[in-house]
Amino acid sequence: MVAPQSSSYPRTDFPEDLECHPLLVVDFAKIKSGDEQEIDQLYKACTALGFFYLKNHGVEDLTEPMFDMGKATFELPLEELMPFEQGDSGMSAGYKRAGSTNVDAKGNVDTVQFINVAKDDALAYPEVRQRTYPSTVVERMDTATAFVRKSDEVLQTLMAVLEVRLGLPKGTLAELHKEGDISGSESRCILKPAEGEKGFLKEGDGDDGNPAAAIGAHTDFGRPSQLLTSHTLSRVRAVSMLHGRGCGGLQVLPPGTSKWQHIRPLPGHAVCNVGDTLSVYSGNIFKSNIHRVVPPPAPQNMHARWSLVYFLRPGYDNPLRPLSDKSEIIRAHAEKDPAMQALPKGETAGSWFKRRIVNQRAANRKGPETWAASRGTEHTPDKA
Ligand SMILES: O=C(O)CCC(=O)C(=O)O
Ligand SMILES: [Fe+2]
Repeated sequence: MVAPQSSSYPRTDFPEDLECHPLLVVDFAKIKSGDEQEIDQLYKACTALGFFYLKNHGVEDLTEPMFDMGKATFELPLEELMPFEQGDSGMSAGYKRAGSTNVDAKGNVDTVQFINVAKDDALAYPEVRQRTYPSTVVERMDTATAFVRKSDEVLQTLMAVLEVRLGLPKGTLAELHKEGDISGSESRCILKPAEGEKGFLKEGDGDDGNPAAAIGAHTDFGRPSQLLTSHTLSRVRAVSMLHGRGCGGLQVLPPGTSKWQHIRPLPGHAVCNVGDTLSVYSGNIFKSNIHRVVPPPAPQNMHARWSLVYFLRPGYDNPLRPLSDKSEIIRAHAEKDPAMQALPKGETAGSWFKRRIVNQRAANRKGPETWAASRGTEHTPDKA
């Protein structure tokens, strides 16, 4: 008989002996004080896997109130939540019910719920800039506002030191992510309920004999044959920050390998990663690595999995292309980079983002090609 497990968070039962992919640790306090060695470490992480742990970020006290908001929201009856669902036309803000997006070409669906609050709405409240939210969010909008503001500040600070290394004029990245410009920036509280709990969905059968993912692999900018061997670009974000509440299940596919590896949850450390827009702006000097979410390893799989993310994304109207006209370093890199050369012309951060979301929605699926379109691979030169 398995001993009863405590269901308290943060969880401390991630298996110690499980092989995990190591990440560099970046100390935000040192970055803020201009420590060059720490900035080197950050730069190195962004050019290698594009994932790193961030400590001393100052968001620590703002995460549990966000999980409370998520809990209250996910406890609402589905009929109260559905008016606030993302819908199938490309909006990310709002409630995402489990099973509404595809996780693979086969058509398996995700098993997690989201409550996404747009930066635009959180910072302008009570003005509605993108959409309205369930009562559980409205009653706690000050919580969301504080979380969004602080997280945005942290990620903007990271970008401000990184842009110097890229040879960009001061403030270039801030201008692309400025408050007031409508964007896909948002907070996201994620719940994968435990078996038997409200809203639980079981993962389907994956292509490879293993269960399908809970959140599908984000794999852009690589032909399927390339995916296992090269860096590919993932979700449309500049950079994001994840608080795992001690729950495992996040995996990365390290470049040049074909084995998914867990990221170990570390107390007090957020997991940050570069997304595809920052990767594109940098001319692919910064990498945006494929990742996915699977049920956490035992014994954590007996409990609900919680996570909380802040995504910093560029204003919708900004073109999505390397900032070659602003930096010689970026120009030289982008010129030689096949993924940058293959970028579709004329895309904006907004058009790119919406297309990805639309094609990920299960209701919009026509076949495996819809999944491919949601990955961002459809422009690649030799794709049929
Ligand atoms: O829940 C997690 O660990 C990661 C979530 C994620 O990758 C996403 O929402 O884009
Ligand atoms: Fe992600």
